[in-house]
Amino acid sequence: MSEESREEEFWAALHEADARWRDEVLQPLLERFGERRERFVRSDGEEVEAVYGPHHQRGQDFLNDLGFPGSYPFTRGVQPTMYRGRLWTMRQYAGFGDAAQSNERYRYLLSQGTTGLSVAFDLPTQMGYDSDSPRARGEVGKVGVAIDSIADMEVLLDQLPLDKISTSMTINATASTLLALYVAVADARGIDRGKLRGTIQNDVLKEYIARGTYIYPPRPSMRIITDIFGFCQAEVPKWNTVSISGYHIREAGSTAVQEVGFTLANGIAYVEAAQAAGLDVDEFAGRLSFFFNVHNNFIEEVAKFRAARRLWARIMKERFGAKKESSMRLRFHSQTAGSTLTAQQPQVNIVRVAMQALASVMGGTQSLHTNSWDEALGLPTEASALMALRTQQVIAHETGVADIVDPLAGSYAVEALTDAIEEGARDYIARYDAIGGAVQAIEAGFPQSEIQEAAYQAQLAQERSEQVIVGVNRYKAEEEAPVAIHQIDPEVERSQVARLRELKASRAASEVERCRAGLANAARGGDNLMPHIVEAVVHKVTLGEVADTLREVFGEYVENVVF
Ligand SMILES: C[C@H](C(=O)O)C(=O)SCCNC(=O)CCNC(=O)[C@H](O)C(C)(C)COP(=O)(O)OP(=O)(O)OC[C@H]1O[C@@H](n2cnc3c(N)ncnc32)[C@H](O)[C@@H]1OP(=O)(O)O
Repeated sequence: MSEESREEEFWAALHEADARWRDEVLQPLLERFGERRERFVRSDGEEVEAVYGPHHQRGQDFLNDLGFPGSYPFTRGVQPTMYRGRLWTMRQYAGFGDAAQSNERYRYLLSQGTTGLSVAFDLPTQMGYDSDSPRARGEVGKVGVAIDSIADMEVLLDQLPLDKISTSMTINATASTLLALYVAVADARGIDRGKLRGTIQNDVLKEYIARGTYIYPPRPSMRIITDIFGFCQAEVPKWNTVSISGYHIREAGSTAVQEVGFTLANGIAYVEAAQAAGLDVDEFAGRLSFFFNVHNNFIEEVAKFRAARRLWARIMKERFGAKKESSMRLRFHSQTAGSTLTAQQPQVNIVRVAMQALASVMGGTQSLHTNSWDEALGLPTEASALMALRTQQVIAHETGVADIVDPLAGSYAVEALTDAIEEGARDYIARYDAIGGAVQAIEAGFPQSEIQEAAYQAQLAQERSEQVIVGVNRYKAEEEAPVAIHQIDPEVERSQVARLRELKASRAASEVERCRAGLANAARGGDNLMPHIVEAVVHKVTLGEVADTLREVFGEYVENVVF
């Protein structure tokens, strides 16, 4: 018998056995007991099957679809050894109050075993306002640290080994200024720019879709981003120039498929913009990075990460003609889903976070933030932040999951969902292409309305208790024990403003004016903005002043509200 007919025989026997099992075993049982629910679904409402088998994988081409870890299409991970070589970076997002308070928290986290830094900025810093702006009132140091000038940045980074540790900064519209400040502090300390490692979020497209801290319209924003790509390529080559983020898209209520589809579509827009600005894909793509949510549905989430990796590798190779493997590797940070944390029985969140974190590790994350259990109530306390970190350490050192690369590969269910998510995300990218790309799709409100619809369906499922949330719509507590919440001292704002006024009074006004005029000229013309911003911050031009200078040239974006 030929090889081919032997294989045909195998599949025929399998289908027959499957049909027999359904008729003779499954169906009689379903008639007697039924199932717990009428439909079992993924986050997009598509049904999942009860049992997956090899027939779901028929047609899968092991080498082209899975391959080996560290090799194209990277479904199985971006490193050949993954966590056997190096554990993921334990990178806890933190920042509050002023630079000194945040610096103390970073040093505490490092002393407890975090392996990367992650800075949260307050809203005025994110929106390009100094702490003394009327627009900043009541917000200084609230959701992150207040950074106005190089003086704050020096304090924020005090005693942190910038040549050894990597630092992520969650900053978008003002990313160029925060990167400039980081570089300026390193320069002043005599640290070679080539040794600086870190990431700026710098993903303004998702700000228009889901997160909201944009300043300028999309086109000048894209120009700032490509200027950063060019600057980093030449000056700070180990810096990850963007963290293309699905996290907030998911938090806004998207499905897993939309999270991958919209995020990768935004990634395509950055690559296109950089190519249009004359950059070579193989020179900048290796420093693009991603950021995903990790939600409750364990199997779906593991599959999501694998699908995202494979799809991005294919896009980079097939669509953009990338040649270097490093250009095709989707490296990502992940964070457990803030939206799944409950204010009711909040300690149950420790369990949710652990499960989500496990899914992200089994999905091959490069860097991970685990949420603190009290985050539905306020910013984490030192104790809750420590519990979150310990959760990662237990996964890393006690569970054994870090010892086998891509440990769920070959699970029929995981492979089937990986295929399905890749296909669904590919469809969304095709819809973006039909509209004309990410900027046009966002301007037309396409992702926004898709996400709204998904969020509405998810909310209905919760309200109808089709989706059980422990402690919220089932297993409610009669009484809740009070929880001590981390409070921000209102004195922070007063002292921050006082320090800023002192700095402004101490500067050479003529230098400030010269730097601002140079920056405005560069913005009107085609010069890369970054060297101008670095020069400005060194001369104590503040973050708000840099943003105002650019606002005058670029204007401000007004949201297209979609219903
Ligand atoms: C919700 C909230 C809000 O809205 O405000 C937020 O946004 S919070 C958002 C917070 N965001 C973040 O924290 C983003 C964090 N992102 C990142 O850290 C990055 O972008 C990242 C995802 C690429 C991870 O970078 P990383 O430095 O931590 O980790 P990497 O995987 O790059 O590893 C560091 C170096 O070790 C190498 N390396 C790693 N593993 C191995 C291995 N097994 N064998 C050999 N080498 C290895 C890598 O190649 C790299 O070197 P080489 O570089 O030389 O290749």
